Amino acid sequence: MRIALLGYGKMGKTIEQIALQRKHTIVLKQSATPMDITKLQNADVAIDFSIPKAAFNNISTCLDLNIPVISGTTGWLDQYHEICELTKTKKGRFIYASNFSLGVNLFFELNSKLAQLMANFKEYSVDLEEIHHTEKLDAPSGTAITLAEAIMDENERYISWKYPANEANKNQLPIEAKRIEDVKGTHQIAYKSNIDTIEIKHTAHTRDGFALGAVIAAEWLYNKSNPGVYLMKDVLKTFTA
Ligand SMILES: NC(=O)C1=CN([C@@H]2O[C@H](COP(=O)(O)OP(=O)(O)OC[C@H]3O[C@@H](n4cnc5c(N)ncnc54)[C@H](OP(=O)(O)O)[C@@H]3O)[C@@H](O)[C@H]2O)C=CC1
Ligand SMILES: O=C(O)C1=N[C@H](C(=O)O)C[C@H](O)C1
Repeated sequence: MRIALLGYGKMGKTIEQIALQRKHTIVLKQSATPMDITKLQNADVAIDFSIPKAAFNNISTCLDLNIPVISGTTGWLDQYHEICELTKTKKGRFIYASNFSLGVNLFFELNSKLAQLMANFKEYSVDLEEIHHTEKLDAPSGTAITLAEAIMDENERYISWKYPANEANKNQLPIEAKRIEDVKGTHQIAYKSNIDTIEIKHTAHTRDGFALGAVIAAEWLYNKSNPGVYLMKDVLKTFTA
């Protein structure tokens, strides 16, 4: 596949390495300069890992050009619905995931199952904590928001999530975000009662898991003939079916 990288920072560069190992070609390495439309038009698929304020424009430009696009950029989801509508109108192909790593997608499943199990045990309250490197632009992380939304789907006590955690009322799921140099991404959920604590945690040791998942999703979307908005769950079904 000829891949356009929209965003050539920490993730763009890691994705490049994995894509080359998988025999793909990089036709565009786009950074914060005006989009190189000529090179983009030459791509089979685009992978956006940029910054919150650039993601909408990057994705919609790809949809306008009929290029399948996957996005891992976080912090722009107030415009997700608009992108879904545009994907429908343009009969395009699009995937967003707050986290493309296999490990975190397994952790998403574990989180939902634990939330289901705990929903009727009112003596436990939930805390969510994420830790990332100090260059991260958004807080809380996209992954933390996905985890919180899945808990809210199961547990009627929580009607929204709140960041920072110390401002949460009893019906808001508190999210704590810490920034520590070089941390790739840690997410922890704790169910606390006066008697005990039950915790689950995912720790990313490198960015390779995010990048491999993104390249696999791009390969999957490129080979998908039907237009639509897809999820990482759809991609992973292919491997577990
Ligand atoms: N979904 C997932 O699995 C994961 C998601 N992420 C998310 O991916 C995003 C990128 O992360 P990361 O690589 O660490 O961040 P970096 O800051 O390292 O890289 C961001 C890149 O985007 C570039 N950029 C800025 N404006 C534009 C634009 N208009 N068009 C294209 N590129 C632009 C920057 O260019 P310049 O250097 O010139 O400023 C920079 O190269 C973040 O939102 C992060 O949360 C990260 C890891 C995993
Ligand atoms: O910015 C990062 O680095 C990461 N961002 C994603 C998020 O916001 O959830 C995924 C991963 O945790 C790394």
